[in-house]
Amino acid sequence: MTPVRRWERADVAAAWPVPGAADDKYSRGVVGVIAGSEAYPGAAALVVSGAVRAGAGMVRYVGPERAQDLVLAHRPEAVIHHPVDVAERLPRAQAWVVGPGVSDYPEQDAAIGAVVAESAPMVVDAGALETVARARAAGVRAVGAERVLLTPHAGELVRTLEALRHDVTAADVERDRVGHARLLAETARATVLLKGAVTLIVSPGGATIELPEAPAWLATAGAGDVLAGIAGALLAADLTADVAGACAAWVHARAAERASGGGPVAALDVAGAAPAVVAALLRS
Ligand SMILES: NC(=O)C1=CN([C@@H]2O[C@H](COP(=O)(O)OP(=O)(O)OC[C@H]3O[C@@H](n4cnc5c(N)ncnc54)[C@H](O)[C@@H]3O)[C@@H](O)[C@H]2O)[C@@H](O)CC1
Ligand SMILES: Nc1ncnc2c1ncn2[C@@H]1O[C@H](COP(=O)(O)OP(=O)(O)O)[C@@H](O)[C@H]1O
Repeated sequence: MTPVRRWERADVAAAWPVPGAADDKYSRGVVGVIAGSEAYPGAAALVVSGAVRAGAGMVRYVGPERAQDLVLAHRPEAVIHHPVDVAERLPRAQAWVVGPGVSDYPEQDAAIGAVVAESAPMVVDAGALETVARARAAGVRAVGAERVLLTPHAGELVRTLEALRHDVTAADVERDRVGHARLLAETARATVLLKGAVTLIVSPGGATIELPEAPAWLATAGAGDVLAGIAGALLAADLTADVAGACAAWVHARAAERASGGGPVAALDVAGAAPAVVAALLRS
């Protein structure tokens, strides 16, 4: 059993990237987002909002037109790219977020394939988990485990492990969350962030990081998409996948607390509360 490290406010404050006078939008970190679909356009706006609100220097968005329009309506800062162009020639980004809300769009899948084939750091969620985990398990690993963050919820962890030919059930995962997150990390050679009331981060051969319990109001549709965007901004600012994931989950939970004020919270409001949480963190 590897030791479990609890991730606290001081850990986040020490690692959170702060721009200096010599920085520009590129040096602060460009995040590419391949997310959203005709069926789930909202996921695109939520990921992009998470990345922008967490302080990305620039966010590039890649997806279908319906989702492009929604992204621009919420975040006019985003720079839009067509999936076909991205599959042919990947625009420069220090990190990518791939998978939230993707569905039935081969050109977008090809763009995700182009990211996987490059040595690009990435956050992988939802619809891209199985493909990316399978590719990495088969040896397609241009980038190391310390720069790849897989972010499944418990249901997605079961599905992804099944895709890697591990026979597991939801009950197995519930019984041993750390063990199954580690099984995925070792098989896919990637850092794994397992979402839940208590979020865990496991890197192959490394320690397990445990976050303080998040407010249960955070269990709301789209909250995971916002988390992926925040983690992408941190990965693009050059944090390692475990630290990026841990800091993202900490700020995400505190932003939920702030936006909720003890009551219900909407995912987009979690993204909206992130800047004030970071400002308070850096003051403390
Ligand atoms: N506004 C939007 O456009 C939204 C889009 N979303 C996207 O919708 C797609 C489907 O995602 P879903 O997660 O809803 O559905 P999935 O089909 O990925 O997962 C549903 C299955 O997993 C199980 N499951 C779900 N969450 C679980 C948890 N936390 N613990 C244990 N088991 C769990 C359920 O029992 C069910 O069997 C994804 O691509 C996702 O990114 C969601 O993020 C919601 C918001
Ligand atoms: N009971 C809970 N208490 C606190 N936080 C939770 C709870 N359940 C889920 N969460 C958090 O809510 C978010 C849900 O993400 P996810 O399951 O990916 O939803 P979606 O796909 O709709 O975005 C994650 O950050 C997870 O850690």
